[in-house]
Amino acid sequence: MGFFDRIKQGLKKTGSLLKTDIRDLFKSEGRLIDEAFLEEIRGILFRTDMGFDAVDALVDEIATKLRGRVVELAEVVDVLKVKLKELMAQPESPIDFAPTGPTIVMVCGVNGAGKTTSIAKLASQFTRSGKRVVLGAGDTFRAAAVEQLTIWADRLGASIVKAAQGTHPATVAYQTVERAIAEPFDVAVIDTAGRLQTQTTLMAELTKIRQAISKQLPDAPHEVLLVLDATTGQNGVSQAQKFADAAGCTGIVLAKLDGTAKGGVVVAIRQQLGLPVKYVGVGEGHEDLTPFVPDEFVDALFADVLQPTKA
Ligand SMILES: Nc1nc2c(ncn2[C@@H]2O[C@H](COP(=O)(O)OP(=O)(O)OP(=O)(O)O)[C@@H](O)[C@H]2O)c(=O)[nH]1
Repeated sequence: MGFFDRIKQGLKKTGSLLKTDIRDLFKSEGRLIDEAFLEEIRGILFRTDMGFDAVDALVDEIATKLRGRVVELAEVVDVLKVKLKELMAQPESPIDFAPTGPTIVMVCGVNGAGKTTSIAKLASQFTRSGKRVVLGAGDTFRAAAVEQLTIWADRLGASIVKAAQGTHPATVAYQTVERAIAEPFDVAVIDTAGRLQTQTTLMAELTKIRQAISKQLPDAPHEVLLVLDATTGQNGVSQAQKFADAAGCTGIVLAKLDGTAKGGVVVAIRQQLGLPVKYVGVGEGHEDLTPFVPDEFVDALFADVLQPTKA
């Protein structure tokens, strides 16, 4: 399955909500775009978890382009798609690789978001593209996380740097970068323990891990990826804000998109935080990670709206 089909599958519930509700606004051939219409479409868009800012921008665009006219469904969908693509625009390459030397990727997120699985998936992508990868088992809090990462490293042919339980995670990060430079490796992906955005001390620890990495390599980390669980919807936005402040996140890996109807949260994150969604997780296997392509996401979101429901 390509990105479009995977994302369409992942957005099945969100897409079907849009389809049913937007089609309901067009019972007859055309519809006058008046205040009542704008309020109705606002409500529908809002239910997809896109957030206020994106919904406002979309409704304003419909008002500017179509207010006072009688239009068909396809015209409204076109305006929505063009504006949404504009709101979601982001650089094409998901990872900002270092021009020389190893690229250091730090990964953070709340407990159970899908960090370890996402690291395995990233390592799998990197090794498949011929890169030499070292993993940093920086979750020194949970022994099982180190074991899980070791199994993945063995399976994927990546190396791993680990330390005794309780070692400061900044030490592991420092040693991983040291090893990446010495060998040399092309990419180092450094895990961190799960933490809640409200745990101030643990959030400050992320800053220390970052500093330990920069001490070895001043330009690093090149990427700080926040893994968000897509099923948490709008809660992800406030999480992302706190992690972005503490760890200087450069992008999002949205895990578990295959299991939710809250796919609109991707829009809210982009719109409210300016952070690009770099990858989406669409399953539990190590190949179930795909770079995020905003235009295809938007096309997939509205793919079924113009298709009449089969009797
Ligand atoms: N369906 C689906 N499941 C996923 C995806 N990503 C992760 N999971 C599952 O989510 C669960 C938690 O994933 P982990 O990778 O262990 O999460 P974590 O963030 O490392 O957890 P902690 O180390 O406890 O903080 C596991 O059962 C994964 O298989 C995904 O994209 N889709």
